Amino acid sequence: MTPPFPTALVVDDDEAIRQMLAAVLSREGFAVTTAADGVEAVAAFAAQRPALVLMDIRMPRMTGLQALAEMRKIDRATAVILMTAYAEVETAVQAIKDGAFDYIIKPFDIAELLLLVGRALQMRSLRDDIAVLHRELSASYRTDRILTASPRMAELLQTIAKVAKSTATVLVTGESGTGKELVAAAIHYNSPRSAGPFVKVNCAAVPEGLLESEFFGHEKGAFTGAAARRRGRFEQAEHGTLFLDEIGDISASLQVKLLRVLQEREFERVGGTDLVRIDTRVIVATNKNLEEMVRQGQFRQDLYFRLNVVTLRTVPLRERPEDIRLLASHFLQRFAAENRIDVTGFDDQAMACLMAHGWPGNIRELSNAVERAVVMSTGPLIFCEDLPEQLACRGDDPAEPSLGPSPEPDHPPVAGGTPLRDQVSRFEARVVAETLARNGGNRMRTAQDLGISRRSLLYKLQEYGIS
Ligand SMILES: Nc1ncnc2c1ncn2[C@@H]1O[C@H](COP(=O)(O)OP(=O)(O)OP(=O)(O)O)[C@@H](O)[C@H]1O
Repeated sequence: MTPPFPTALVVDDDEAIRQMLAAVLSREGFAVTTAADGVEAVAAFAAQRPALVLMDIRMPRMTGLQALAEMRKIDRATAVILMTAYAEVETAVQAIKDGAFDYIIKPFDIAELLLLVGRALQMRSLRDDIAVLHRELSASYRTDRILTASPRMAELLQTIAKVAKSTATVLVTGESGTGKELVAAAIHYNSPRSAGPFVKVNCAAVPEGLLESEFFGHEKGAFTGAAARRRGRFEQAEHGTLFLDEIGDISASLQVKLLRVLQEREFERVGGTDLVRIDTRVIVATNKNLEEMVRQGQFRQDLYFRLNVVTLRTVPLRERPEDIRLLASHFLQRFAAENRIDVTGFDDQAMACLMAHGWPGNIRELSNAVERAVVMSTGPLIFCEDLPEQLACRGDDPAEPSLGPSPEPDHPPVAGGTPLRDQVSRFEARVVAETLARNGGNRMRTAQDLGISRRSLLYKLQEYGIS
């Protein structure tokens, strides 16, 4: 944030100009320091870290351009305005490319200078805000923010930490709402690129005809409506990470172009011939079975191999029942605080309902269900009737809860491609949770009903996170 008395450094070898500019900026509320050449300027800059530098280009010992380069090594956030004679405009333009905020041609009028100074400080303040937001965002994507009690997800977190250090392309697969974007962001924010941008494109949300320009940008006049050159997402993610969600939805021709960028790290903007080189890490995600798509000829095999360097699989919520309780409690606290509603927990029957549901929409569905329940609740506990209708127990006789949204109430839906062990665990968690709820939380009676020892029941309750 800009301090109340911003500091400015005025650099010019002409003493009269130095004094005049110092007087003008002091009147505007700046604390001003002056320097007579580039060497003095860099020393003053390092000592004071001013918010603004106003600097002549042509000076003895060290030019304004050389001083600018040194200053950028110390602090890139400072707004530097260069002053130049008309003949040096080309040099000034180069200076902007090298990181100066703008230039002003001598002789200039004070009102014009102050306008530029105002804009420069505004830009600096925006940059500060962005830096704060970026820090907050990276904190929220640390791997320890991916809440889980599941051993399979814990393994995934360990892999994220390893993969983050490399620059390898990563393919994240998993059902919708299982946290693929969270995984991609965690890789970025734990990687050496974390200070760079994390840019996301949902390939299924952009009309097919526009996706190429979205990826690679376009030159002015490339197509009707292309009024100016536009940088694409690959360029925007320079020195950072580009996350391409729903990669299974891109056309055959874009698959070829993507393969080329991944291999050669260069491309042309739409309608252009200049080669653009990039240093961007790519993470892609899909909820489709790419291997199957390759077999069916819908996805290029060479691209699949290129993307499949490291594959991370997120686990559906129904295969990690221990996470249902953990995440439900987390969302409850979050939404209660956000909505300032005094809700503290779930009634046992409501929790049994949550445990028994199949969660086809995974964590997103759970988060929505809990948000709704928090808003609907009337007391400190959430009851079945606060939960969305598709959760089986809602409106049912509490003595006879149904077994979920399956059309055949005696069986949980059978998930294709899911290991038998996981399906059996899921069904077991459901049976245990519902029997416990039916017995009003009495463990002895629940154990008797289930025909197992109390000790086995306790073990299972712990295993599945049922209280
Ligand atoms: N382990 C977790 N801990 C906390 N929140 C989570 C967790 N996993 C997912 N979420 C939250 O669930 C929601 C869905 O996650 P996300 O968008 O990453 O899923 P996705 O797999 O990318 O979904 P889609 O395929 O539909 O894009 C987000 O709000 C995310 O913050």
